[in-house]
Amino acid sequence: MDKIEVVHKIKEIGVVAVIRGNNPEDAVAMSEACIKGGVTAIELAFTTPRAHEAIRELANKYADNPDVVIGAGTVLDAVTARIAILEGAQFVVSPALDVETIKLCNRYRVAVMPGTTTLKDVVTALECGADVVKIFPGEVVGMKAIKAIHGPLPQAPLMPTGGVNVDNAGEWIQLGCVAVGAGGALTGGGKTAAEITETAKKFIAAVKAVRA
Ligand SMILES: O=C(O)C(=O)C[C@H](O)[C@H](O)COP(=O)(O)O
Repeated sequence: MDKIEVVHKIKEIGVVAVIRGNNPEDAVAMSEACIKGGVTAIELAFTTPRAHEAIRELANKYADNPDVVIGAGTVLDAVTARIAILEGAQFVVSPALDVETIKLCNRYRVAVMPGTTTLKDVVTALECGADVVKIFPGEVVGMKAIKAIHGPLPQAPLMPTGGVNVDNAGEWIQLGCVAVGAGGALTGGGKTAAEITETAKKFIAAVKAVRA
């Protein structure tokens, strides 16, 4: 899938699941539970030991499914981005802005979503060719900042991550964010697979409700 379609799909879904597992098997199981609930944009964080194995498994499994996009998260440097891309990651997300990571992703035409906290970082991310600009930590930067950033930069496709939950996901979207990233609220707290699926459905419903 070309990266234009990947970015389009992420925006259409509106919620990116940040998956942190104790091992690849755990990460795959959480991802499958999210996909079952409709959150079909999956960001496998590199904090998971052998995260690349989970990326490989899911990227292979869903290679022919245009509704599912598999990406990598917590990508701190270009080396990690390259590993993720070789395993089949269709998008790369970073918690902080790293220009070399953005360059590498653009070299291989893979969607890249660097994390930013300041307006200056948002501008740098756009100038370097970010496809979506992650706002991290969303709960610290805050909703007021989204409006403020969109004043001078209405073209910035923003995706807050960190502290996003079912209750506030719709508000972020209403503020003009193209998508939200959700970790703990979606998969944390020792949820069973069934509970993750139910939560994923609620996230999707929250986003749909404000877009309708
Ligand atoms: O790993 C990265 O690249 C991140 O920066 C993602 C953060 O871990 C998420 O923001 C999770 O946050 P919660 O949804 O509050 O759990």
